[in-house]
Amino acid sequence: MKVGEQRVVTIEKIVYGGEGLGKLEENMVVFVPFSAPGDKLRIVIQEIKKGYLRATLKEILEAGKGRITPPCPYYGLCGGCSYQHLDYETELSIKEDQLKEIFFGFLKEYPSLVEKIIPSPFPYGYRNRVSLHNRNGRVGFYARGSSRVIPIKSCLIASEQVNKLLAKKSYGSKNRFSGGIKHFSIREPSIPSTGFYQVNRFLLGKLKEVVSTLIGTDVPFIIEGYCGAGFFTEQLSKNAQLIYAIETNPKSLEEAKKLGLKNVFFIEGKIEDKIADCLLRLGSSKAAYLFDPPKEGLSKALILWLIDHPLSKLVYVSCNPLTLKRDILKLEKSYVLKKIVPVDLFPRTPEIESAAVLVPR
Ligand SMILES: C[S@@+](CC[C@H](N)C(=O)[O-])C[C@H]1O[C@@H](n2cnc3c(N)ncnc32)[C@H](O)[C@@H]1O
Repeated sequence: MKVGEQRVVTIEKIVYGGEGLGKLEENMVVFVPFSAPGDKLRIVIQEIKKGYLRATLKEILEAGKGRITPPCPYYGLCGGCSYQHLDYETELSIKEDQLKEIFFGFLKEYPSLVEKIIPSPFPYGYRNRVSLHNRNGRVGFYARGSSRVIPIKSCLIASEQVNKLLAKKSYGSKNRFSGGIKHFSIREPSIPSTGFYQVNRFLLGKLKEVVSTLIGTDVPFIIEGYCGAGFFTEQLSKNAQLIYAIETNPKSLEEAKKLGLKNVFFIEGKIEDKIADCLLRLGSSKAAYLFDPPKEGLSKALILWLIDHPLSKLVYVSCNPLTLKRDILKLEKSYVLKKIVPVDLFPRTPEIESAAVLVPR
């Protein structure tokens, strides 16, 4: 087999990350971007790795399930979206299947562990912020698989408001960005101007509702790590007696404090450094942990601490099912995984958001 060689392959499934998986006659696995389940494709081998190949799509011989014409002119060039060539129903079932595959080992005991994915009411126009890059006055998104910048006029997954601002920023003030690479974000005025904020404007309420239902009404105390600008805290404070909410970003905490929540202590610092003191001050195990870490997941130190100090519930919100699984496998020493609720916060992209519920063993 050589790079540049053409082959015909049938795509068995779409794996986490968005690429199709097929097998060649010699039982060699090949990954093909922009494919659909069941596609019969002519492909061109691009990379030969140990145990698998990467290829590009040359010709669709038989179209698989859910194929449509991608609406965005930048699709395939821009690194953001991976599923615009599929209808939304197919994307949702692919994402649900990917989660089931990642958590396969748990399904024997709990076949219904992964709940039905909660869809976005609209798969386009949902992003309330976008991150842009500038390289010598070329302003846009990173190209697929590289840090080359693709200048863009508008983004189909961004809201109308963001696109209006984008048009002004990227093409109206080119000189502001001349020089080396710079990164900046364009945000709707309704969300904080810095720090993390959930991106899907259609699912903000639903996501809060999901997490607050998972926490339940029977735990009076909550220790919330990675609270950001208090997105979940505000909702949870309606039922809880007392919440300790911990966050490293002072700007996000400034926003959180503006919410004026009387039963919440917002604490600046790393969860790893603050959690022991919070638990001591609570003095009760009738409490829940809520964590919503960045995609890297929980630190080893925090996991070790949680294993030794279980509370009546642990809800873990994650935008990366691989680190979620990695952390749950370690937490299993003291906890049992009960449920995973996927929420499609990032339609058309390969990202999957989900919330997992664990209880003490
Ligand atoms: C995925 S965001 C979640 C924010 C918030 N829960 C929300 O829904 O808007 C993760 C947050 O964790 C914060 N963070 C990162 N590492 C942290 C740590 N070790 N301890 C506390 N907060 C941390 C980041 O600043 C960021 O605001």
